[in-house]
Amino acid sequence: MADTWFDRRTYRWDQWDPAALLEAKRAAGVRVSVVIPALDEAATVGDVAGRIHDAFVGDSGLVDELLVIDSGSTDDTARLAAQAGATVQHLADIRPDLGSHRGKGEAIWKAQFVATGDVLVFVDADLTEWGTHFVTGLLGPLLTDPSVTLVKGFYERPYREGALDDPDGGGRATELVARPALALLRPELTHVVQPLAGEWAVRRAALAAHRVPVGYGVDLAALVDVADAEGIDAIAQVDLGRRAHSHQPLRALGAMSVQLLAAMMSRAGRAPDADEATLRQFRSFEGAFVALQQDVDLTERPPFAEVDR
Ligand SMILES: O=c1ccn([C@@H]2O[C@H](COP(=O)(O)OP(=O)(O)O[C@H]3O[C@H](CO)[C@@H](O)[C@H](O)[C@H]3O)[C@@H](O)[C@H]2O)c(=O)[nH]1
Ligand SMILES: O=C(O)[C@H](O)COP(=O)(O)O
Repeated sequence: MADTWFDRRTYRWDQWDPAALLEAKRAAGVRVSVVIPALDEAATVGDVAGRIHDAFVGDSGLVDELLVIDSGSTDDTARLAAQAGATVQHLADIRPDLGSHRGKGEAIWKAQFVATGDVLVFVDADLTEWGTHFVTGLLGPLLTDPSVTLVKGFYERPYREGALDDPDGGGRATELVARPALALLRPELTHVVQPLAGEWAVRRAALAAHRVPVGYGVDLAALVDVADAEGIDAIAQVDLGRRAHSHQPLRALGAMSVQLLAAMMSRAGRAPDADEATLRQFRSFEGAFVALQQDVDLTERPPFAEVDR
């Protein structure tokens, strides 16, 4: 057996072709749902959903269900996703009796009420450089190895904004928050190449067993929770080549980082004292510094398996 987790559990997307995966999927008798959380992604959601639909839904049968969970977009996201062949679910319509939060994690938690797959594949809606091999790559280890529970994508991450084109400059929250937090709190997970990748796949039962932060902590939390519950060999990672996406401004990553740190703190036995934290950022305005203040939602939803349905 290979010595390190990295050697044992790191793959490349081209180790599986769709036909072989379809056979493995049939043999395993599982249903696959691709879930795309989307908030105001009209520029890209049609391409992401449409190409996945055309490649895998229908005759090929590798994907049984293509869902876009719309977090309340005010642009054309829902219409374009439906036009591309996805089933669109509006977050506000899913179990409204359970209340609602804003955030990507809320979309993933509530997706569990509507998705029918035994395996869920998450793909971000804001991708500008990617391929349908993301889906086959993420499914490869899950459909062919029953000991794998969660598969994380990784890739080169360029930073492309206007005239700026840094082939290796993407992933600012990854480099400044996620990796340092893992180094301090979960060193065994520092071999995960892209701990914040929005492209990952998981067995439904494993996701259902854990709490889900409603915001951007969701991806990191799932990684830590599965490693803690099942051991690190239940996690695999797959090289998907290159991925580019639309970048959030630096200050928006402040709120994301608060949520990432909160998810890590909770899993280190030091949960934040409240379900909200106040983030203050400062801007100079006409010679004086002005505080821009926002409350960041740190709520974690209970394990889906424990919720009345
Ligand atoms: O309330 C929300 C916020 C975001 N999204 C969608 O979630 C995905 C990722 O959100 P985005 O704002 O693009 O996040 P990034 O800046 O790309 O953040 C990266 O890092 C995050 C923290 O780990 C991960 O959740 C992301 O998937 C990962 O791409 C996109 O499809 C969004 O449209 C929602 O569905 N609802
Ligand atoms: O994953 C991350 O670190 C954040 O999404 C930020 O990514 P970016 O720096 O490529 O925008």
